Amino acid sequence: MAESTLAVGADARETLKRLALDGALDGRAQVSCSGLAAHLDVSTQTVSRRLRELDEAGLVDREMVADGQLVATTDEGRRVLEREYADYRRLFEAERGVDLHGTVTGGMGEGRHYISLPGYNRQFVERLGYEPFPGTLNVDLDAESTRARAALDGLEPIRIDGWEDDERTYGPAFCWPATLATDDGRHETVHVVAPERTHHGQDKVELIAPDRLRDDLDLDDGDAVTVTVEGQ
Ligand SMILES: Cc1cc2nc3c(=O)[nH]c(=O)nc-3n(C[C@H](O)[C@H](O)[C@H](O)COP(=O)(O)O)c2cc1C
Ligand SMILES: Nc1ccn([C@@H]2O[C@H](COP(=O)(O)OP(=O)(O)O)[C@@H](O)[C@H]2O)c(=O)n1
Ligand SMILES: [Mg+2]
Repeated sequence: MAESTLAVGADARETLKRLALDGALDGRAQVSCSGLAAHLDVSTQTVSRRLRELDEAGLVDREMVADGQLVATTDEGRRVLEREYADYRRLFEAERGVDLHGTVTGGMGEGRHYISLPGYNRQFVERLGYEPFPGTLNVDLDAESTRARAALDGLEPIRIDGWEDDERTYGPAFCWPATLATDDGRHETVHVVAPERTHHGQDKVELIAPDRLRDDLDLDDGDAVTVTVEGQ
């Protein structure tokens, strides 16, 4: 079914959203074609056709009952709405800034190597205004923040260019100024660093700072932190 939803049209999305507002995301929403038609400002025939098409595309499950139909959003239908939601987040949260919640975690010990390379280090000094402590503090984001980090794409980054030496090429990275807060304190001069080539998924962010953040904020693995990236 996945292919059929790649090209979900505006009408289908609008109908899916209306059904979700009527309760179809949480279970079966009882809908009547005439009620839905009034909300969507289309004819009842159009509503019947849209519901049939959503059903055929695998975006909803339906059961006919005496006075209407019971409609439930499928997992695939939910994903269509979630993609829409991610777009709106990107549009509006970027203005307000992004709060990312997670816990401190260890990584593969590679951050130290990359941050220390002269080809990156020179650019950090020029573009961030400090020489970073050699390493990246890794933060394991919770599920909500893993989704929310998409809003970073809407904020203008500080670009660190890719470069090469005799042996290999090194990829570019994006940085965003941020603050790091715990229950007990905060550190203002921090940057989120997102290397284009990375072993980490969307559920991790890496932070750089002039200082060793574990010492400054007395951090251990598992400690809860909030990374705030200011809006523009
Ligand atoms: C500024 C910067 C540039 C990076 N460039 C590369 C790269 O060119 N190729 C690559 O495989 N990994 C690159 N990495 C990513 C590391 O391999 C790795 O994904 C990550 O930084 C590991 O962090 P950890 O050891 O803290 O878990 C880069 C990392 C940073 C911080
Ligand atoms: N500004 C920074 C950067 C790294 N670190 C820590 O310094 C160590 C070295 O960083 P790293 O990126 O090489 O190591 P891992 O994140 O892979 O564990 C790790 O323990 C990081 O959490 C820090 O406390 N403050
Ligand atoms: Mg690291």
